[in-house]
Amino acid sequence: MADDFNHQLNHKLTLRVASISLIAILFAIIFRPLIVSLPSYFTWIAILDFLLVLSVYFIIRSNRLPQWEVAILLSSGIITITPLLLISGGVNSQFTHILPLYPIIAALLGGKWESLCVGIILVFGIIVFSFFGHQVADLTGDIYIEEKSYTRGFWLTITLITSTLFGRFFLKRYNKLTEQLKEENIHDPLTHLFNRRGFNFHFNRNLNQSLLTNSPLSLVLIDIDFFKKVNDKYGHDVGDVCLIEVADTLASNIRKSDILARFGGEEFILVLPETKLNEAANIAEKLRSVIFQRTYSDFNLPLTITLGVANYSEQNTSQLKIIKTADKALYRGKEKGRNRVELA
Ligand SMILES: Nc1nc2c(ncn2[C@@H]2O[C@H](COP(=O)(O)OP(=O)(O)OP(=O)(O)O)[C@@H](O)[C@H]2O)c(=O)[nH]1
Repeated sequence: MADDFNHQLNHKLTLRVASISLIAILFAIIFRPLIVSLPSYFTWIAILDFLLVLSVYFIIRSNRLPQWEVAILLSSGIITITPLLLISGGVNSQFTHILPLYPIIAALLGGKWESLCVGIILVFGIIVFSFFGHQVADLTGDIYIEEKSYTRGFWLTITLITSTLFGRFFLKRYNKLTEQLKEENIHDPLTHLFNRRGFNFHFNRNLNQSLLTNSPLSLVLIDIDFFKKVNDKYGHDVGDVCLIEVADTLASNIRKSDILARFGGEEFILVLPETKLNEAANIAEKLRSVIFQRTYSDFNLPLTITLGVANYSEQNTSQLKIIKTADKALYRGKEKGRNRVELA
């Protein structure tokens, strides 16, 4: 899930940066003549740059080269800026102001290695340009003295190194934040079990695996009995503590490969991969028993659960069907007096 999510996010970001670059170049082509008068070949270079970024945009949009799209975008960024620097004073050019953004964008879209590569390429370019800066006229026709080009080159190098380091720092924070958001997105804040979203993803993945390998898979729906009475008598906060303790008890009595989630208010759902219906019934019975054997919250409240068990079979091949079958079994369990396991 994380990989898929990361790819989607990166793809969207890369496409966004490509489209922003396109708009920026288009603006430069249209409005630049109104602001400054430059040689006509500047427009031709800008048009070529626009066509290059346009093709990069469509390559990224097609999603045909997912592993290469960041590298393609970053290379096109360097390729588009180089002729502009060459005709506008090299290291003394106004365009050098954009350069410190490159390692940060590279860190955001790619990662620390991409940022480092871009940083090294740019620093190398700046060193080379520094030696020629005084020989090239800038956009206003100024020729720079050697010393000024070296000073500019020196400070640009420092800025680029700083922005590369900043990119790495920024990336760490960004990764931490996205990781946190992803975790929050798929977990229930009260019990810290998977929420429905997290459950759906993992259930689907396990179900597909079972369909492919024809291996067994069972599902248990778990509902706390008469939970409303706990809330009504002791308050919602005590109810919350009970929910947390029930969740912890369930979680500590299952295998690592099993998927336990909070399905709704006082309802939990458990997926048991590689488990036949009769084995799932035994596990459900064990869970019923451990929940029954202890007490909950500071009030030492006794709680029981009712469990409905179903499995993946020829009739039950979809996620929805298996859950519905388990739900019917659970309902039967409630009707028969609760604190019991019912099989589909
Ligand atoms: N404290 C607390 N209570 C919750 C939460 N989510 C749902 N509930 C409560 O769970 C109770 C569920 O009540 P019912 O659906 O009537 O079920 P029950 O009382 O457990 O009865 P049976 O399921 O028929 O045995 C309601 O009182 C809800 O308010 C929660 O996050 N915290």
